[in-house]
Amino acid sequence: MIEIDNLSKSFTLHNQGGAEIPVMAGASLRVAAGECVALTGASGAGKSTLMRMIYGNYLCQSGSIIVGGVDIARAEPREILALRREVLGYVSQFLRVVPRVPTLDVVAEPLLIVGEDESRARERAAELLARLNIPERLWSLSPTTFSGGEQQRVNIARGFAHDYPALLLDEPTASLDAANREVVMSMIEAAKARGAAIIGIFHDEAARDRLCDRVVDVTRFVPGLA
Ligand SMILES: Nc1ncnc2c1ncn2[C@@H]1O[C@H](COP(=O)(O)OP(=O)(O)OP(=O)(O)O)[C@@H](O)[C@H]1O
Repeated sequence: MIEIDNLSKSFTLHNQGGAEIPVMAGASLRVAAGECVALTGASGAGKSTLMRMIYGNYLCQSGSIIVGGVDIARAEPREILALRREVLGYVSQFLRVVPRVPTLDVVAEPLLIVGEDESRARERAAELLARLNIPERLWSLSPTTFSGGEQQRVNIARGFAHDYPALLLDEPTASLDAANREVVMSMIEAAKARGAAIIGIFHDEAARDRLCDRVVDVTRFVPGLA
């Protein structure tokens, strides 16, 4: 489902004389449907950079990233946007939303975008918010004033609203209490069971051990260290 081959990436620091900083070389990784792979490696090794390349936020210098048959390394912006709507979900660490949009709509939006009927989309959003213990009195409010943990749960509800065939998860259990952490872990297990291919960054080692089939240390993709 996710096939990464021989990927390399360097950053050009335009404000520092155009210095070229190679951060990744020869990165290859395959994730099958129903599999969850954890990216590990010390801080600065390149976990977030790799996730951002897979999501199409960062360009890569060479190599390919094939998700759902599309090579993200070569795709046009509109192809990447279509892939993000239908195939590739991303739960980042922080919720970014348009101010004043009610929480229920924030969660229902990914379903409406793929053409789900409005009442069913709202029903599914309500079900996810209830499951993640967001009190119903908050559903009509914008999540911008919510606590860190509440925002993270809204973010997870939104990221799991549509059944994406591929999912990127950046620290999905960080800043959650034990009960909500358990809910999120069971949602990830259910996503695997329905066949989602998942790549995640999990500093929560117990969650990583329970959820992940494999661990890939990205240090081996750092140029000069291979
Ligand atoms: N936009 C950028 N411009 C220049 N260098 C960058 C940029 N983003 C990341 N880097 C560099 O790329 C390397 C990898 O960073 P990255 O954030 O991917 O590491 P990480 O493994 O996710 O770290 P952490 O666990 O601390 O989040 C670092 O040396 C970092 O300085």
